[in-house]
Amino acid sequence: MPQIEISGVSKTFGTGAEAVHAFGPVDMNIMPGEFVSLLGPSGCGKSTLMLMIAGLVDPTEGRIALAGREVHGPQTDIGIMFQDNTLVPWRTVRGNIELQLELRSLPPRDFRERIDELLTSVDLMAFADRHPYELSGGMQQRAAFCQAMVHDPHLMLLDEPLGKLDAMTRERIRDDLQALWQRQKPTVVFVTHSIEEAVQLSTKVAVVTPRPGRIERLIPIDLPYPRDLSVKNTPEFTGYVREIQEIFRGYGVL
Ligand SMILES: Nc1ncnc2c1ncn2[C@@H]1O[C@H](COP(=O)(O)OP(=O)(O)OP(=O)(O)O)[C@@H](O)[C@H]1O
Repeated sequence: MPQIEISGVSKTFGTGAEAVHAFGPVDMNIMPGEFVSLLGPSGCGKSTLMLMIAGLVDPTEGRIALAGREVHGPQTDIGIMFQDNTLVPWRTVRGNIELQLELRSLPPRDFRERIDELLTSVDLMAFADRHPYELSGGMQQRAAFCQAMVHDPHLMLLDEPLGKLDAMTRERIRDDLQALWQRQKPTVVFVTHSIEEAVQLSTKVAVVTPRPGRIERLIPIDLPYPRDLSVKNTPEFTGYVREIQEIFRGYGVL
């Protein structure tokens, strides 16, 4: 059974002369354990689709189902990470991660080991008791990453989580993300503007057209994991990147 079923989904904001047809119609199924990137020009409706999957925005038409259950209202059992992190300033890193458990009525004491393991995996163990203002932007995003993962979600929605980071930190967190995904195999939907990033991480790349976004191509990326520098330097990798660049050139956005 697909983890995510998107059937005839479209979204229009507003009505009458003010109406903005933001997205769709789109049909797409995502199977458990897949890592699907949404790659498309600014304003094509990628974030809108993420919000609809999370149950935070209703589709105007069509339906979305998660593991066979139709989405009505906010989904609490998924992991979400957006460009702006969700750390609250008055709690420590550990406290922020625990907050995600408290919000889901899960007892933090049962998750001590899990939190330590996550903090270690992103190299933040030494900062567990620091507050967000004591961390760099990249460290804050790494902490936000632990927040999204702590309740071991089967589904993760990552909307440009690396967007604001410098190139080196971005590379580093990309590797962390890939390693965590390989270890635990959650289903991931990942929004990015970077073609290389999409090809490096994804089992499939969904190429979204300019607004109203439609998924015109779903490109399976048949490269071995882990996709480190040695894979990125292969002609197969650059072949995928070039193929996707050509599609965007066709849209007139590259
Ligand atoms: N709440 C809203 N009310 C009205 N229009 C909206 C709303 N949210 C999004 N839109 C419009 O829908 C379109 C798609 O927006 P969305 O944020 O989903 O695009 P995106 O692909 O994520 O863009 P970007 O890559 O720039 O983040 C845009 O034209 C935007 O102005």
